[in-house]
Amino acid sequence: MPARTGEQFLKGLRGRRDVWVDGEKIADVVDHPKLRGAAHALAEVYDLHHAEAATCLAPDPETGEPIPVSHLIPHSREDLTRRHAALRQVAEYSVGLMGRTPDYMNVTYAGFAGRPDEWGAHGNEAGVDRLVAYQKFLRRGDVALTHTIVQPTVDKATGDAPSAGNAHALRKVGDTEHGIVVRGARVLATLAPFTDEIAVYPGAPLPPGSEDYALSFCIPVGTPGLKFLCRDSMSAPDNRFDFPLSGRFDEQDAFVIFDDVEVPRDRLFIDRNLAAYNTVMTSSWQPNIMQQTMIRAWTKLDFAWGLALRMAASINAADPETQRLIGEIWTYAEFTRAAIVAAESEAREWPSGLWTCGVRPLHALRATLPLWFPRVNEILRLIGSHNLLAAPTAAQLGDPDLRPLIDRYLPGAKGMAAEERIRIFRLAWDFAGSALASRNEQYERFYLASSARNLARHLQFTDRSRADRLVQRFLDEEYR
Ligand SMILES: Cc1cc2nc3c(=O)[nH]c(=O)nc-3n(C[C@H](O)[C@H](O)[C@H](O)COP(=O)(O)OP(=O)(O)OC[C@H]3O[C@@H](n4cnc5c(N)ncnc54)[C@H](O)[C@@H]3O)c2cc1C
Repeated sequence: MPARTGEQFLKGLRGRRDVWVDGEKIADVVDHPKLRGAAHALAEVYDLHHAEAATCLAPDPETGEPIPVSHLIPHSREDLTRRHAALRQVAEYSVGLMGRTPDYMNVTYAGFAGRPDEWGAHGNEAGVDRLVAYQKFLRRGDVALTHTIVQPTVDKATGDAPSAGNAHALRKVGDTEHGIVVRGARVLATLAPFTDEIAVYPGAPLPPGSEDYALSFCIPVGTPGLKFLCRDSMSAPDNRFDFPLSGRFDEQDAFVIFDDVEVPRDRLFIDRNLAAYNTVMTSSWQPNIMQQTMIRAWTKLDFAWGLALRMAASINAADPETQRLIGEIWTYAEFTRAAIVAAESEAREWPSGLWTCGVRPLHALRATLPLWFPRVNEILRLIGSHNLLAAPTAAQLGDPDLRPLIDRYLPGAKGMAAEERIRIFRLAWDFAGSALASRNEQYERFYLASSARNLARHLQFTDRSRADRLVQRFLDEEYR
């Protein structure tokens, strides 16, 4: 099957699934008022692939059918360049607000299937064969995946990884004729209501004795026993004037409970294999997936910079402090762009023939962006000041009595019409101040682990030899 259309994607969402939002079990995720905005936005992402086929689609290596470029396993630097263009096209659709458009998981599984040497090590030959077959299924069906890799936090003193006896974390509890049974919970499946399948793969490494937790698999979201408890909806009514972003880009996040769920054997990629579990995420996953995440982040930062410029222009805020604040956002966007360029120019081949970006600049971004994004929101709110809240709604503008008064009292500087000024500030509030903006800030702080954690483990992803040599010279100098 070639790349799906938006209509085909929405049809796939109409099947059975146990999804709760705001205390309500949702029967139809496509048309429910709290979900329909994002469902239809994602359908537009699928249609975008066809509208921009030259950038977003490429022939499947085996069937020749056009499939999304994000499903392809990169085998050269040129493949990464082509993937960059496709990822950028998708990121621009939601100006980077949807972090987990399906390309995120397409890239992840292309990266996994591109490393059979790693997934098949430690006696996991059967697991890797199933994984490679699954990735073919994924790309040929253009299936949308959510994922959950983090164990629930109950007591931080016990560490990140569950050890034997942990009754909260997802684990294997039995074998069946056709597969295994799993029980427990995981956080936090973004996009869950809008996907066809859920992926479970390793997060933090596991200690000896925790084999039951060493699992990786993919199953349909409608599998009996799977329950998705979504966070409070931050989706606003679909009114492009009042809520240009939160009316359609609330991608949702769900706490996932596996209440004795059967996983068929052909969907099981790691089954109680601790060594495999602790290996597969340690090398090429990071630079592979971070090409997607950082192109998205760069897009969002460029958008924020553009918003800041428009806000300042609309009230003619030409003072040095405002210009300095806008320049600060620009530096974040430019550093992000430069790190992507550096990572792509340092691209490398792995033993299996998979190509990824270089990891070092991307890991530095991963550790720093969680600090930059909250600052960007702060800057937008500083520049916007009260103007962010003096921005009437479409209904107020449509009121024949109010409209002339709004036009008279709320124009922008240098002849800007009130309507244009209002649209700019409503857009900025939706980006930096709305309920969805608050969720998005939380996303940026944590979606690739906290800044604190990433800074602390920077030595895993770099080469300290030059830094050591520069210091050693002084320690070795003769003195008297
Ligand atoms: C909006 C959102 C969407 C998400 N989507 C997904 C998803 O789709 N799939 C998925 O699998 N996961 C998802 N996650 C979960 C995400 O992966 C985790 O939130 C992330 O790994 C951080 O988890 P943590 O609580 O362990 O953070 P920590 O790293 O523990 O950070 C929490 C705080 O603890 C402190 N801290 C820092 N380092 C340490 C340390 N070494 N030990 C203890 N405390 C420390 C810091 O002050 C930090 O702010 C999402 C999270 C959010 C917020």
